[in-house]
Amino acid sequence: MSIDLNTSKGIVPNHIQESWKRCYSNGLDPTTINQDHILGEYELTEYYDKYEELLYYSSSILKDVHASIRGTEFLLLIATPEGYIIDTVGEPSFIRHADNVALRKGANWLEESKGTNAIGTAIVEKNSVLVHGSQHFWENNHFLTCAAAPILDSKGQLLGILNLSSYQQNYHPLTLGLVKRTAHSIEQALLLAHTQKQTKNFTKDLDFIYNHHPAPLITVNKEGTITRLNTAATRTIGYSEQAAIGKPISNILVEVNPLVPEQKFLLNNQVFTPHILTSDYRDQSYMLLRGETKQQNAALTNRYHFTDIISQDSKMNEMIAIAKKAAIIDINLLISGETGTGKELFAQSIHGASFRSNQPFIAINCSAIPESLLESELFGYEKGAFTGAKNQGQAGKFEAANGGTLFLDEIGDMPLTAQASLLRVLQERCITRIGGTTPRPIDVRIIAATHKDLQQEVEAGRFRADLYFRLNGFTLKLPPLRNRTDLLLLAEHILSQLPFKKENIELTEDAQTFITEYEWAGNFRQLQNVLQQAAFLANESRITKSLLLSLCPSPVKPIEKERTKSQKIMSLREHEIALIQQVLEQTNGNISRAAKQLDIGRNTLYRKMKEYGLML
Ligand SMILES: Nc1ncnc2c1ncn2[C@@H]1O[C@H](COP(=O)(O)OP(=O)(O)OP(=O)(O)O)[C@@H](O)[C@H]1O
Repeated sequence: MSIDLNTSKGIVPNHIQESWKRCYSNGLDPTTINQDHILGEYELTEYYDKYEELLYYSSSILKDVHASIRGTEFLLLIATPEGYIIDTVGEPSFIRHADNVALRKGANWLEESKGTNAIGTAIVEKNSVLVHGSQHFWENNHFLTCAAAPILDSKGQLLGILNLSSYQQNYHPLTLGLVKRTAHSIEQALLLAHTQKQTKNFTKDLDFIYNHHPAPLITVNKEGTITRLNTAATRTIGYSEQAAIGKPISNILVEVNPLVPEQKFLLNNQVFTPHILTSDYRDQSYMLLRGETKQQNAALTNRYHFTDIISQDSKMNEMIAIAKKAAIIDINLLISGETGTGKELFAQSIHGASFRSNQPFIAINCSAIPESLLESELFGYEKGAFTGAKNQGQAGKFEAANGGTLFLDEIGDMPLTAQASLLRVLQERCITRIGGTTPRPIDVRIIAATHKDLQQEVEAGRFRADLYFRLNGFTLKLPPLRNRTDLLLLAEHILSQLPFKKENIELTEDAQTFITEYEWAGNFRQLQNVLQQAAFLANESRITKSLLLSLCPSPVKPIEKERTKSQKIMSLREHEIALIQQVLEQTNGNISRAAKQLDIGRNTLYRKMKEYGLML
């Protein structure tokens, strides 16, 4: 039998006639059945992952519909926009029959595979369709009556198809309406979940901004009671969150009358002005305490800014981007990297971009100070605290850095006793000088740096885990010079900034190759020293490889090349393991981002991680 395309329009709906035409033009024949393409278990799992949300929110709705039409012979199913059936629910007697024509999970029902049918035609039309009996292109499917409706996502894009199939003699005029309503319910459930997720994320973002906003923020209700305050406010007013919440604002800021705008008051030697930002529908007022800034001694402030960091290396650029974001949030930071990779350069740049930029930047190298003196250096001492102490006592680095940033270099070398004192200061936000009893409030941002692997130090018991977590608000890992891809840019930069005058200095081609292949153990400083000396010694302003070789302590290690030669060929499995490890590292163990980058589902990634023993 063939299909009569000229059937009167009144009997065969337009979209069915159009579909038949498409089938013929695709070279399909109503009597010759194509081999069905059924997805295997593994491929099907990929689709489950991809449409996880659709499956999750549609399954309970499908079960409800199933319960209400139980006893009738039907099959309800969900198909993907690619035409694959990924979920079914229905009556077992009909399911067995439907199975004969591959109306089951994993089968593809695009028009190209199965001719005119409700799923495939609804995908083309992006509209609900009824395909009844002989309207199906293939004779084998004539026993069916099917109604399908698209399920759209929150942006109006096709997310899936809901289809209800039964024996054609069970046709009921209300079926299409039921399918449309059910598809609509699924869309509503998805939309609701989406909105809830967005609201949750938005609230989380607001919470984060409120808590980490560098300016002191206090929320007060209409009775004048503090309902919330951020970290900067706790530091400014010298009350913990617990102590302040529930208290009348007038108890804490005694001189402040919330009704008098812009009234100045003095706290910890600094002048503040309360500034009502807004009041919301619950009559909560959001108050900002604006501090008046004092002009600082230029020598105490930082010398470097982000514009001083030279980089065209992707890892380094990633670190710069993170550092810029971290700069505007007032949390502690940990910078790790070998010596000379730019840890202090970063710390100063972060300080310079933070709201503390016109306050002091104080650096202290924890490994350069004898253990017995470190605590007095950090916290200061009162007169007569120890033999040799100055008569009038002395402020420590914390006091010197008050309001600004304290850079604790080589924190990994800090002795355990000093670590305990530091932790106490970070928790209590006040210091007591050695030999003294008066606690002094301190408002300092800590940027710590280390060339050691602090996590390993924690495991080895040489570094306190609680201090590690306190310091580790954000971590920046700076790459060593030998791993950087922009060595020639750095070399050019160094040659353009020579401390003496040298015209048209240039690197020969073999000198350039040398620079990119040499293992620069001393990082930027070593490259700088070698190039400055070479520029000074160079004949006719040409820096050659042999000149560089004579200035470098050890011979070139053409690491990459030798490694490539001796590299054993990796198996596909080893490649996969290495790739997953690399992506997990890049995404800091974020499964969703890693899966997206690898272009696989999250469940698949979990499965592989489990299989390869890569669980985090
Ligand atoms: N990407 C870069 N761009 C410009 N200058 C750099 C860069 N990286 C490092 N430097 C320079 O290298 C020198 C060493 O940097 P810095 O002192 O910040 O390193 P560090 O990691 O703190 O070293 P250490 O551990 O020895 O204290 C500084 O003069 C700094 O300006």
